[in-house]
Amino acid sequence: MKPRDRLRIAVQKSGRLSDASQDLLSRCGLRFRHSRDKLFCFGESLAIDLLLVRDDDIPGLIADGVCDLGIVGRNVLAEQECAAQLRGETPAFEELRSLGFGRCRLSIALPQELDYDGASSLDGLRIATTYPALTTQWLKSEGVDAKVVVLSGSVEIAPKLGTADAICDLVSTGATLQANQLREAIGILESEAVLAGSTTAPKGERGELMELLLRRIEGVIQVRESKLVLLHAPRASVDGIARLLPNGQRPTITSIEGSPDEVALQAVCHGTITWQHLEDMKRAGASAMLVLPVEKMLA
Ligand SMILES: Nc1ncnc2c1ncn2[C@@H]1O[C@H](COP(=O)(O)OP(=O)(O)OP(=O)(O)O)[C@@H](O)[C@H]1O
Ligand SMILES: O=P(O)(O)OC[C@H]1O[C@H](OP(=O)(O)OP(=O)(O)O)[C@H](O)[C@@H]1O
Ligand SMILES: [Mg+2]
Repeated sequence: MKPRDRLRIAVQKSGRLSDASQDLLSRCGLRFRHSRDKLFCFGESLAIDLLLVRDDDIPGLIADGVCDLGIVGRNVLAEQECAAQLRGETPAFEELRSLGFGRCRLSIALPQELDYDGASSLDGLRIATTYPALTTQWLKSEGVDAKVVVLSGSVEIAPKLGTADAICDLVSTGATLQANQLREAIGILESEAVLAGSTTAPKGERGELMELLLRRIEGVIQVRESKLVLLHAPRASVDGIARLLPNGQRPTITSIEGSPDEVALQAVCHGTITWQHLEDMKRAGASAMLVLPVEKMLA
């Protein structure tokens, strides 16, 4: 293969992860010229090009050196990693960091009329899945003797069709399981979109570009999870209220003109601030609470 000096990142062409993946790259300042076939997009703002592909192809493209990075569900990456291990091979790709979207889990589900009382309830059953390696590995780790039936899609219908007794598939809201009279028995993998890369990081110019992109992704995720909290509080309650802020920096306290016993508090917090947090702070004496999104951050 011809050596490249431009970095290449693969994302899902169309599907559940497409919009959020492209949105993340755009927040990192990446702009692409979309070609007519839209499978290869030339990077205009940096020497980073975009490949639009089926998500299942991403680990292989990284392993083959066709691209350097990819955004893919952990479920896909883990399945292909596990399949490689079952073949006695060492995968040439790895998860570099989680990205906080596309959250779901890989779970075993049973028809509602079947009882689940621990993994041994699955002994002797046929389990339909598009994740044969992860399912096989989990069954083995639990000492369960069940048959894995490999399907390419529409797994939830298999018990009704009589081709399997149970399934192992992705679950998010649980609506698909419910619509097919199935009940989630046990989760075997927590998943979300992840940034994947080669186990041998690129060197030289491409290596520098990769570090720059990783730094920007880090920044975008940090900002996305950060909120500026503003509130008023009696001077005596400040310590108690500050302790209720999730992962907050030390707050900035300023006095309020004409109210000697009250102060204004300002803090950047990382993580979700729920209504419960606000209600707890109100009980601790806070008032005039505001939670604002942060747009950019530089320490
Ligand atoms: N119900 C869900 N809720 C949240 N995330 C999900 C859900 N289902 C799947 N995902 C995540 O989104 C990824 C892509 O899902 P999608 O259904 O678009 O894949 P696909 O049909 O295999 O697409 P492709 O055509 O690219 O092969 C999954 O691998 C998983 O990580
Ligand atoms: O728990 P839920 O919120 O119902 O989500 C679970 C469903 O979502 C995914 O399918 P998707 O809708 O992406 O269709 P696909 O199987 O055709 O990719 C997954 O394969 C499940 O079928
Ligand atoms: Mg796919």
